[in-house]
Amino acid sequence: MTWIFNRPADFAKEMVAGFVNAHASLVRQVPGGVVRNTQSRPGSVAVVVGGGSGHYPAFAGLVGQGLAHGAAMGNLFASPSAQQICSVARAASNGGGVLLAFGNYAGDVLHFGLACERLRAEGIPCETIAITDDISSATLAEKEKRRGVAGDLVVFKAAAAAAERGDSLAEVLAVARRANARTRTLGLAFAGCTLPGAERPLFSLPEGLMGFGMGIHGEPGINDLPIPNADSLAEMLTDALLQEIPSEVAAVPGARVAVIVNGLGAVKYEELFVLWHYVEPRLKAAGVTIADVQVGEFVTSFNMAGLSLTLVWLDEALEALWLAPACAPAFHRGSAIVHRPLPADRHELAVEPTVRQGSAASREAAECVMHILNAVEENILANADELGRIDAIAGDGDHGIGMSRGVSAARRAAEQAWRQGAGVGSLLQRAADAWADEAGGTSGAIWGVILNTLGTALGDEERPDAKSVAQAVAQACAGVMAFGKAKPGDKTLVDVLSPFSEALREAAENLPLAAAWQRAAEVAQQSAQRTAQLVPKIGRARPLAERSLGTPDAGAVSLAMIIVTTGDRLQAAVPVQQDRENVCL
Ligand SMILES: Nc1ncnc2c1ncn2[C@@H]1O[C@H](COP(=O)(O)OP(=O)(O)O)[C@@H](O)[C@H]1O
Ligand SMILES: O=C(COP(=O)(O)O)[C@@H](O)CO
Repeated sequence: MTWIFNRPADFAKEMVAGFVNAHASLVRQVPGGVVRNTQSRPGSVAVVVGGGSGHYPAFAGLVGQGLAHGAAMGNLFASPSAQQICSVARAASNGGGVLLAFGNYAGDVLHFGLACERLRAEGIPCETIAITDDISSATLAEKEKRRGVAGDLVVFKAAAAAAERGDSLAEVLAVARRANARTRTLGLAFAGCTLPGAERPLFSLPEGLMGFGMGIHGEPGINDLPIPNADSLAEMLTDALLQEIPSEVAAVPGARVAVIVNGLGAVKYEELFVLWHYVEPRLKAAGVTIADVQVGEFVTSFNMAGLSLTLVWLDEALEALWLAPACAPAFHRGSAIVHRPLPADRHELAVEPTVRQGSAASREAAECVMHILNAVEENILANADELGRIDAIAGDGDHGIGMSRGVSAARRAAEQAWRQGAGVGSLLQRAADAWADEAGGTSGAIWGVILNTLGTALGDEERPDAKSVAQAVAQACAGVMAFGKAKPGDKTLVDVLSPFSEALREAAENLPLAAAWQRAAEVAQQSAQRTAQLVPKIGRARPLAERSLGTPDAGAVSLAMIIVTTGDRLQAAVPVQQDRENVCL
């Protein structure tokens, strides 16, 4: 249950505003997130972190001297968009390049990767690190698939301390990689979190059981086990973590570790102290020297009842960086930091570029696309709860929310572009940027690619017809696969987009657009249903993937809905006397 909110959709925005106001001496709001409100050393590397909201103090509470230079903040449990990340990175940049650091989640990887490319193209040296400390989310052999959880703090802190002492971008990246390689976390949940406005928790556990290995968005764990007493719980967590010693550590006896006992939202500090009381002797018994311990909330899962234990296997350099002073709203260490406020005029807002004018034929098509977007928005909003329900079975349950935010933003941007004289290509590109920017998350990034590619292919001059639209859809499909790396059979929306594209190409050989689209839409619907038989091989639903067997992929279902609605609109627009292909497309 969440008690304090107005409109659920405004929750993240209002939370950031309140947070910045409460910590104005340390942080400042910029479009897309927050940056330090204190001066950093000119020429130094900026460490820009980020991810979805709902994990406080990750990510904004970890911005401040000795810690991150800025945080890009997405909506609840959805990655920020590339546009947000670029905006924060530009504001945080000190001239020494930018390291983008984030947890290894599909949407984050896509958006931060895109942001990195854009920043480099603007002349800002940039690198990325995706943090992978959660040992329950994949085997050691597939460490690069693991999620980032409380270990985020370790990587942020080490990288930022290296930046603070004047390391180059390559050196800061090397420190971040070393910190990531030496950090291991294991978490568990007793009860699910309930996002603002939701009627029930994202997931629940059977009475008396805990989800051992559960992720910070309710991703399935290793096993549901009876809840033991504190001593046994400490044993389960320490034993599991001591079974996976990083290869860099020569021997456990004598090794120095930093420990984080992290509450995930609803577990009390008092309970965490009780757990630590039992963890500490077990680590000592293994011969480990405890160089530092942090007990509290560092990376949470909204109001989920759960906790995690992190071991950081230190070397001399890492220990110095971990123990270096820091002063952020939610993390303090040492007292030797001098604050020099940032001048008030440091950040200026970007000016919106003017829209390219379309030919008369392209404007007609643009108008038709606007009608389609209106109908699609209506349909997605009406089905948002159902999409969320499907996504919650093996994902994080936010697909309906993300799609609603994205499609509404796209529709608004398209209307504005239309009023400014856009052709169909520019209108779709504006809609693409708005969708990716507002929705964030994996599907936001993917829909940004789909609409952007369609827009580029259709352009602002020609009247689209069946063949050119089929070609544009094929390009969008190739673009999505190149960008997101999903293949047919991985249980994503590619399992609809690819057969739909193929069917449209075939039908467009001898049918006008509306009829060809309708025929291919049937294939899309069947393909979406068929994803129920697949197990996810990519993204958040991958661990314990069998749970999603029997349920279709949420992104595949929403794509099929959009395709069907588009087909209906195209059909409705066909004149009775078909003397030309179609009135609008
Ligand atoms: N690599 C990928 N390529 C294409 N589509 C993907 C990929 N990963 C996930 N998806 C699609 O995104 C959908 C999830 O979107 P959404 O719930 O909005 O994002 P998130 O998982 O970031 O919360 C999935 O159902 C799947 O169809
Ligand atoms: O939810 C988050 C990112 O998830 P995506 O599925 O990648 O959008 C975020 O909370 C963690 O950064």
